[in-house]
Amino acid sequence: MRRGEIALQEKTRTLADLVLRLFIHFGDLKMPVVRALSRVAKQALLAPACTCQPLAVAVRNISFSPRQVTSDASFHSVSFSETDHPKVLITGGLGQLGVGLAKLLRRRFGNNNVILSDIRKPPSHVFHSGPFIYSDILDYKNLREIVVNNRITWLVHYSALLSAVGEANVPLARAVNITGLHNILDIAAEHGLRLFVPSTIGAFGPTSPRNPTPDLCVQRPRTIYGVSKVHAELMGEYYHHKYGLDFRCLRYPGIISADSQPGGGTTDYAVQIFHDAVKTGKFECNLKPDTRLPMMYIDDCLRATLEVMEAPADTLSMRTYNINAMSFTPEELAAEVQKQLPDLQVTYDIDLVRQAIADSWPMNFDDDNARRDWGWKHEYDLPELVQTMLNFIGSDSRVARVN
Ligand SMILES: NC(=O)C1=CN([C@@H]2O[C@H](COP(=O)(O)OP(=O)(O)OC[C@H]3O[C@@H](n4cnc5c(N)ncnc54)[C@H](O)[C@@H]3O)[C@@H](O)[C@H]2O)C=CC1
Ligand SMILES: CC(=O)[C@H](N)C(=O)O
Repeated sequence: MRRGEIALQEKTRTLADLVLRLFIHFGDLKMPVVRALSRVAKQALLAPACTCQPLAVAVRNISFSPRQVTSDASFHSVSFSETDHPKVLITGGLGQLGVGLAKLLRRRFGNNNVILSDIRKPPSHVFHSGPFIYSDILDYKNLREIVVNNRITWLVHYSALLSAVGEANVPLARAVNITGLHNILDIAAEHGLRLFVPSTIGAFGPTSPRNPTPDLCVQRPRTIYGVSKVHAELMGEYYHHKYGLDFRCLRYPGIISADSQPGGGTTDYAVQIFHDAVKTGKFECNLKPDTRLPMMYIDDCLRATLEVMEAPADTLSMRTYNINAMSFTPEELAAEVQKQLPDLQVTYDIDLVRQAIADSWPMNFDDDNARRDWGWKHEYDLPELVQTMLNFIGSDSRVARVN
């Protein structure tokens, strides 16, 4: 299929889907706006690929309020008081963070109240530990079906392409991180969900203040990942103000975890060093030794996510917060690891793409607002992080050797 035809097909699907949504919510085609839309959709379906311009104009001109639609739709009105606990859906749940978050939320809300989803096949321990469902965030109808059938009240949107893989595949990153987010926002607004979307230190760029980086400042990132995350922050806040969407967003630092692998970011080296140190005693770093970036241990990150989701709305003076724990360079991390494993040898082979990204990101994060508004407090600094990672990976590899 040619590019123009694919674009037309996508636009047609978007419009047809919008018509369907209005159709469902208003019951029939008596309303003039729905009738007009249905006519445009029919024309678009019949028109050749090169005449897609009027369709794009029609979609942009629609005045559409997901919030109003929701309040009119009685069959969607899942009230929080019907159950003691939220019913949570996590998208992109098989990445570095989702499985850990599901574990934390299931401990708090009950196993069956937290559904993990992804487009990948879950490993058997994940599949057997609680509800798992296939969900492609680019498939709006599938998402809506999952939310409705499972009476979802909280949505944690983790699907994304991270900074390095995003630069390697910009069209896919744009689709997943931007088009996918639009689906999520519409679903969340229409069904009155509380929505968490993580942002990142990568939402800042070379013209932002880097040491420290406050919540509100210039944001001109130079990666598709960063651009998509600024877009997510702004769209979420816009939906909050315009439609009352309960949007909550934390800008995570680079996250370090022992039992899950990072998905192709710039901060991945800070996870890999522990595995290589334990397994081979050698580590080749792809960032320069003095590259300083904000980092956080996964337990702090997941706890922050739960805490901001549970925070009473009136404590949130903002909807997007920086959160911080520690900040270090590869040589400082290596030195801390060498206190436990003195024989570790570290060499440097710089990845130019990752280095350029890291050089444009914050060195230190200012998270005073999160600490003041909802009591954010990290527990892991560099020494505790290193000790915990080595204990975990060390014991894991000892178990592997015994078996
Ligand atoms: N891990 C980190 O250091 C940081 C992560 N974040 C954010 O936290 C979130 C989760 O991060 P990770 O778990 O590290 O990401 P990850 O890259 O490890 O996992 C992302 C998941 O999204 C899934 N996915 C891709 N396309 C999809 C689609 N069309 N539909 C549904 N799922 C799809 C992938 O299969 C993957 O399992 C992301 O939004 C990321 O931007 C933010 C800052 C730091
Ligand atoms: C900091 C992030 O958002 C992520 N780990 C990446 O490096 O892309």
